[in-house]
Amino acid sequence: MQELERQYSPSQWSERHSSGEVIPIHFEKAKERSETARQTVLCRQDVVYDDALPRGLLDVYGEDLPKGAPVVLYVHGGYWQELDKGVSAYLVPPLVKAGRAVGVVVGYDLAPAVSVADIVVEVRKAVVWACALACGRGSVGVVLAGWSAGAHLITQATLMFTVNQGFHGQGNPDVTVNQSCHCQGNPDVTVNQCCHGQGNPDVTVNQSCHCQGNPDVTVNQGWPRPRQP
Ligand SMILES: N[C@@H](CC(=O)c1ccccc1NC=O)C(=O)O
Repeated sequence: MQELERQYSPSQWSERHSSGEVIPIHFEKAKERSETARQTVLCRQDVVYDDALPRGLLDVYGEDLPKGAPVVLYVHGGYWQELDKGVSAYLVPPLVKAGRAVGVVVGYDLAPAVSVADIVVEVRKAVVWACALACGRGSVGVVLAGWSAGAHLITQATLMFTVNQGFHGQGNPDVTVNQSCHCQGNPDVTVNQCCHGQGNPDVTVNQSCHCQGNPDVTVNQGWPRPRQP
C-alpha cells in the first residue's frame, strides 16, 4: 500500500479500533448522529433541487438561524457508489447549535445507475440551489464541504465554467462561495493515488479530461466498490 493511500485510510492507522472495525463503526455513528440532527435541529427534508434524477433531493437544517448566517453545503462520500444524505447530517448539530451556519445536506444519484459526470451535474445544481437560498436569506456566504468522493464532486462541480454562470449569471452578484473544504485531502490525489493505485479497476482516472474541467473519474458498470482487506 502506498504511503499516501495509507494516510487517507483511517482503517489503516486508527489506534482506537482494529482495521476491520473502523468503517462499520463510522457508518453506525454517522447514522446515529444524523438521526440526532433530525430530532434536535429544525429540518426541511427532501427538497427537490433536480427533478431530472430521483435522488436529486436535499435536506436543509437550521433555517431558524439569523438570516445572515452562512450556508454550509455538504456532499457525502462513498466512492460515488454508496451512502446517502440521511446518514450524512452528522456535521449539522455543532454548526447549527453554535449559531454558526445553516446546513444543506445533499443527496445524489449513485454509480453505476448514473455516471460520475451525471453526479457532477447534479451536485452543481445543488450548489446553485444553495446559492439561491443564501441570496434569499441575505446570507454572508456559502461554504462548500465534501468528504472523500464528495470532495471530488464539489471540486469538479465548481471547476466548471457553467457553475460560475449559475452563480453570477442569475443576477446574484451578492452571493459568493467563499470557502470549500475537502475533507480527506485533495480529491485528485485521492483518486489517482488511492483508488487507482490500489489496483481497483472500478475507478478510471482521466487526467486530460480533468484539465478541460470535465469529470475525471468514471465508475465502470458492474464492479464492486473498493473494500478494505
Ligand atoms: N479508505 C478509507 C475508507 C474510505 O475512504 C471510505 C470508507 C467508506 C465510505 C467512503 C469512504 N471514502 C470515500 O468515499 C479507509 O480504509 O479508512
